[in-house]
Amino acid sequence: MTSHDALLLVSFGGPEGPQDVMPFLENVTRGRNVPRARLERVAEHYHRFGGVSPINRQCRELKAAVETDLAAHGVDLPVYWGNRNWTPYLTDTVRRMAQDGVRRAAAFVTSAYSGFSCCGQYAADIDRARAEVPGAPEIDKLRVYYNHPGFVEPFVEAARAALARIPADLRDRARLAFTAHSVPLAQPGRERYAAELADIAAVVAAEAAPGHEWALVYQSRSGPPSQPWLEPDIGDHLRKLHAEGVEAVVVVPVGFVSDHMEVKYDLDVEAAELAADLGLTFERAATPGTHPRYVAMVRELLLERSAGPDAPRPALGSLGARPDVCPVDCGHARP
Ligand SMILES: CC1=C(CCC(=O)O)c2cc3nc(cc4[nH]c(cc5[nH]c(cc1n2)c(C)c5CCC(=O)O)c(CCC(=O)O)c4C)C(CCC(=O)O)=C3C
Ligand SMILES: [Fe+2]
Repeated sequence: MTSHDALLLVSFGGPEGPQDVMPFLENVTRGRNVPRARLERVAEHYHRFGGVSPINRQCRELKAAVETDLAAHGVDLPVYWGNRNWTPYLTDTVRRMAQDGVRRAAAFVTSAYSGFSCCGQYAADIDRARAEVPGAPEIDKLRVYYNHPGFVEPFVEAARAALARIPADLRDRARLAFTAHSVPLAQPGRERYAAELADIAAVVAAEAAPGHEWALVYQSRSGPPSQPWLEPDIGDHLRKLHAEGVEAVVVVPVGFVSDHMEVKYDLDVEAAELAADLGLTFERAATPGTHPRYVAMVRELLLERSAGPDAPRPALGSLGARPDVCPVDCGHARP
């Protein structure tokens, strides 16, 4: 039924207790020139939540939901999970897959866009893990899915729901702010990343909030101040909206697949507090998480890959479906 004998979820990883926080942050930023002061500040975000990132629970829930969905559709495949920055580490998972006799796995990465941080770096992680494990299975990374209906439709629903939570007297004039993780301007693939974000934000805005003004902004910037990153920042954007007399904003974190720390702290705490200080009514739309449409997309991408190059490749927006193996503008080139 499929040309693969396992599905591998590949994610970022996150600390599971206070003692994990600093080693995790060191893993994330090794060789990246992120100032120590920034790490200490981010460590505080995690400590505020008991040193536990929400991301691992979200991965376990996604894995369970995908297993249930596959079984319900008669797709009999084991599902594995490995991370870049924390246990279960990808290399350990690939070793276990080899021991279990897996020969050719499909990899679903919990990051939807093109560009180095979202795609190329995960592809490199997979290559490195395979290189470290004798007898490692072949691993096909499933295509970039930011414009797949299974990713976009949950955002449309969530943006609509968030807009409906804005008090009726402010709702018609509410603005939408789509957010994504900023990346350095020097990062390979960042133009494509920004173009994909803008393309799909337009689709969600038109479907969920026709007639409302919207903007694409960035969040969670790190790196030294001297280094240029994608802008504008959500904080500056909220101040600008307030200065223009806007009274309500719906934030749609279209750059993220689940409510992990960037959403729970940088939006739900930091941006929400700023909005409150400004007197700006603020609602944040949910991310796909384990939305059934998103979970079904994982299966659809797997079966699409098995069906070969002539299978239909659903894609919304104007940029078309991404190829299975990304071209160089994604920040990684593979044979
Ligand atoms: C584009 C992008 C995504 C979206 C795609 C995807 O989802 O993968 C993303 C996701 C995430 N980023 C995360 C956490 C962190 N990112 C950091 C640092 C960085 N992110 C970057 C980019 C991105 N990051 C970049 C260019 C850096 C600078 C260092 C470097 O060049 O690599 C740092 C270091 C401290 C700081 O400076 O913030 C942390 C702790 C978590 C886990 C959250 C949790 O624990 O719940 C997740 C899902
Ligand atoms: Fe990040």
